[in-house]
Amino acid sequence: MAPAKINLALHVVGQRADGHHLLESLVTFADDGDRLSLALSETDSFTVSGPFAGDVPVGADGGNANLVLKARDLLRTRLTRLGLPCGPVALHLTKALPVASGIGGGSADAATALIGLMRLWGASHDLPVNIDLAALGLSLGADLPMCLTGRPLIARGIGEAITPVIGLPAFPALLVNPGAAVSTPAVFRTLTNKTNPPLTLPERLAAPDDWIAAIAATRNDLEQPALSLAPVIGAVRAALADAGAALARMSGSGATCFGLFRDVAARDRAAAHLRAAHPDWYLLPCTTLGS
Ligand SMILES: C[C@@](CO)(OP(=O)(O)O)[C@H](O)COP(=O)(O)OP(=O)(O)OC[C@H]1O[C@@H](n2ccc(N)nc2=O)[C@H](O)[C@@H]1O
Ligand SMILES: Nc1ncnc2c1ncn2[C@@H]1O[C@H](COP(=O)(O)OP(=O)(O)O)[C@@H](O)[C@H]1O
Repeated sequence: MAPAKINLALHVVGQRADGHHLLESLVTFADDGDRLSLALSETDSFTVSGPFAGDVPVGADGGNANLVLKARDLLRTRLTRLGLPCGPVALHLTKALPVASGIGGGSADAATALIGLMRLWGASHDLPVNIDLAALGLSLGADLPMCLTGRPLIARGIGEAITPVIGLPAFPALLVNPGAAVSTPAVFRTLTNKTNPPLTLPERLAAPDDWIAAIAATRNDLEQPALSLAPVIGAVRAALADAGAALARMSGSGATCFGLFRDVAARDRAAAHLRAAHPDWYLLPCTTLGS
């Protein structure tokens, strides 16, 4: 499974000389997402199904190649250079997550491909293979190292400096996307204040309500620029709060917003309400990963 990533907090604290922004982000993952199946085969193939299949590129070449195929080709090149042959593979992606939506679906797919292919190809090699997948993945996108980690974490730098977070509770959650694709580079370009206060969390947090209060005191600094590009994000966040979320916020560069709930019944009531009020919005009721 390639789970949806949720930026519970996302502070932009600076900018590198190359233009990339320095982040401090508290990240967890949903227990649902895309699915990728992998098998050794006679020839390389890649097929896509699922509700958002039509929104992803299926080719391997050019600026807009599918991240799964970029991951396959990058890892194959690296292993081949080490003298380790990598046979043809059949890959099938079930695209269940909305695209360009702040929940890192493409990065999760690429991370799942890297891990799965290491297993698949590694099994046919006698030698132990040591590859720094996070470093390799980073060349595909800033979200790759966190998606490879797949556990609650704080990411710093542009996303490559990862610290595990211990004690984060699992929350009933609802992801809501209004169907507006938001381009990550465009949101960063629209951001004017690039030096915001750092992410701080209290030393000891135990009860879920303590965590919710601590997260509520943090921010997503990309929310304002994303709102200016897609004003509907404001309506999504407000609808989640009105439907009873203990905390409602945008994830990543948007437009998906998440709501955290105190219990499953409250989450399910909110989902039923939003489904009726906004039948065209994408909803993913889920549980966030705890640690
Ligand atoms: C904002 C975040 C937060 O987790 O998530 P998403 O909204 O994409 O899910 C990530 O930092 C996104 O990571 P990712 O989606 O992998 O972005 P990349 O492909 O590496 O970068 C796309 C473009 O966004 C800008 N970019 C990205 C990351 C970063 N720390 N600073 C940037 O300025 C750059 O213009 C870059 O060329
Ligand atoms: N497997 C994939 N899934 C989603 N998007 C992909 C994939 N491969 C390439 N892309 C491209 O990557 C871009 C970012 O997609 P995505 O990871 O969904 O964004 P976000 O991190 O904002 O949720 C999209 O413009 C899309 O065309």
